Amino acid sequence: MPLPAATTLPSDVTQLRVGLGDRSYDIVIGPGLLAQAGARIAALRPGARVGIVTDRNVAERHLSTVEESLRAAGLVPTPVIVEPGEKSKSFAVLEQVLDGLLAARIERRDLVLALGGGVVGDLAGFAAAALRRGVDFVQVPTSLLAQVDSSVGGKTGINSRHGKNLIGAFHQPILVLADTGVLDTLPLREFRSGYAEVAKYGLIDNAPFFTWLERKWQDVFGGGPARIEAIATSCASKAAVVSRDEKETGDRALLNLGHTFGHALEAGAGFSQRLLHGEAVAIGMAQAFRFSAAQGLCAATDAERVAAHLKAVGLPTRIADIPGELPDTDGLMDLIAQDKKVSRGALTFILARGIGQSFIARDVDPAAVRSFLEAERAGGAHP
Ligand SMILES: NC(=O)c1ccc[n+]([C@@H]2O[C@H](COP(=O)([O-])OP(=O)(O)OC[C@H]3O[C@@H](n4cnc5c(N)ncnc54)[C@H](O)[C@@H]3O)[C@@H](O)[C@H]2O)c1
Ligand SMILES: O=C(O)C(=O)C[C@@H](O)[C@H](O)[C@H](O)COP(=O)(O)O
Ligand SMILES: [Zn+2]
Repeated sequence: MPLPAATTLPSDVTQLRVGLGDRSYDIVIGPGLLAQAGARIAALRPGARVGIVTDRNVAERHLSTVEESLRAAGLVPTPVIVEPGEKSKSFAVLEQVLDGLLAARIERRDLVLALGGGVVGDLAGFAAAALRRGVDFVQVPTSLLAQVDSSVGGKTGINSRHGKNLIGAFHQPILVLADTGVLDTLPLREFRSGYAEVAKYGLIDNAPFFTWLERKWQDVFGGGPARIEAIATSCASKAAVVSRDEKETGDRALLNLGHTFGHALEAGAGFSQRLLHGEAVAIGMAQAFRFSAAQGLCAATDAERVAAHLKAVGLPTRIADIPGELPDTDGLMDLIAQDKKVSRGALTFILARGIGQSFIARDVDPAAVRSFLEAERAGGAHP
């Protein structure tokens, strides 16, 4: 796919643009950006009040840098702090966030700033979409996952007991500031989880990137230029897809590789710490490739290569890798039936003809999915 040209600015900062007409915005990637947040945001909304939505972990480590930077630039910050974890993508916490933003008198010309991982980004973005029928928001992603995926593209929302991300809105940010320095405080398990979404871009349509990751993943985990390159390549891929299909009427669904199985497993595990989003996506991607191989669409060796790389970095690749109880196969099929790509009951999966050759498969036979899941749970006759 044609990727947006990346501009490398002085001091290791890379800038990309998400082209969406009058809702276009920049993604700025590099170290030290939290301290520049005030100046960069004041250039867009001088004097604004800024409701900073963040979680407790991120607040402890990074909130004061952002607040100081905003104040120094003449902005007026008010923090709204939620508990960390997927359970915060709920109606109860959404209400708490909206209350906090209203109490801070965030008006239509003010801003919401999401400071955190994908949970905070999805929650704060949805709150911004709903507050006074829509206020602008800035994404300041602090997890690898949020820097390579969730901060870009405007999907916002919360979970339901019926499934993952079932309530939400498309609401694009006006700016994304990805400070790569903050990843130094991210726990390894969370870094790995975000890495699954990095590998996803290679598996979708960029085989050379996947091969590069197979060689360089330790450098990506170690920090430095390889990490920034992986983040910039991921953001360029996502920006290109979002620019041509903002609301997922076509190609954008490719970004859902691994998510049909993955979301069902996440919901099945109760949106708990037992299974992080990226871990679910890693299992889901390995399954999408194994299912593709079982259907004769892709070589079994490609499915093996995908699983081998995910395992090498320490990610799970099988249902058996999830600790604790899960729903039975019918329960998982019920969760899959709630996937947002389902149309009039017909299942859509992202399948693959090979590494970097993913495609949207509509009207996938539920019986084939069911027997695949049964085999997977039994240990699997698949590669
Ligand atoms: N909107 C989208 O397009 C999109 C894309 C991918 C994923 N998502 C969503 O993103 C969520 C997962 O995001 P996530 O993996 O970032 O999870 P998360 O937001 O729960 O963050 C992971 C954990 O790391 C902590 N953390 C974050 N940054 C830190 C830092 N710099 N230092 C120390 N701790 C830090 C958080 O407090 C949390 O405990 C899921 O809900 C998923 O559905 C959305
Ligand atoms: O941005 C997208 O489009 C994606 O599908 C990215 C995914 O990584 C992300 O998890 C997204 O939230 C899933 O979308 P959903 O529509 O299936 O909820
Ligand atoms: Zn995802």
